[in-house]
Amino acid sequence: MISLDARPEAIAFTPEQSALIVVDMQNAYASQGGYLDLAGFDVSATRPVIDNINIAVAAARAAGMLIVWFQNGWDDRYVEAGGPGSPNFHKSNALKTMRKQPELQGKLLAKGGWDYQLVDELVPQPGDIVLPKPRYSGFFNTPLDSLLRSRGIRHLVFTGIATNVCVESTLRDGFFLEYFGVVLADATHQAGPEFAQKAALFNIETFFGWVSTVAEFCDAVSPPSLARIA
Ligand SMILES: NC(=O)N/C=C\C(=O)O
Repeated sequence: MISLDARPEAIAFTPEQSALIVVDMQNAYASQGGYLDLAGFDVSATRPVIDNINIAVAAARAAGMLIVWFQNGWDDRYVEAGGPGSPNFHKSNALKTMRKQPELQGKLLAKGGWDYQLVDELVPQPGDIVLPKPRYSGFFNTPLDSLLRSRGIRHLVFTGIATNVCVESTLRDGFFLEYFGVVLADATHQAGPEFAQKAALFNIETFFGWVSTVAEFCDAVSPPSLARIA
């Protein structure tokens, strides 16, 4: 068991029974010219998030944690996105942007395209799990719960974009499924104004989980004494 400094209090976990979840670090969410950018959201501050995720992934991997990479999106005909009978059809800003700008049809969040790809700086390794997901929550219409349960995983450490949408949705669903969720705040970024980040982190630390940082996570999983031995 190791102890991670976090808000509202430290949380203990066993690395082998924990997963680092990297949420939707695709060009859509982290790159200029990707979906969020085209839909009018500010993605200019995502570079440090990418760097911090790489640091957290390396530390988690060295500690023996499972790494799970989410990829949000649908087939290029958007059948998986749902039609007018689905709230997703009405609320997805990607689908709305493509309806406003038909020349983007088949490009935003479409499997096989640049927008859907993980950013070049983040590269899954053999043994990691890359999990396509069709809705904000990684638990919905995916095998995530059984992948985690079959490995005895109880703690989920979250990074990625967007804090207030897919990170928070998945952490909340995990809470209801009895997973302990921790967000590394400086390895996340919101979709929308800065208050959305603050509100999501407030909700998480107050009601659904814990909030920590990449430095605190690295200290916890690779304490200086162990790092020196290595
Ligand atoms: N990955 C996310 O948090 N996505 C947020 C919005 C969207 O996918 O439309």
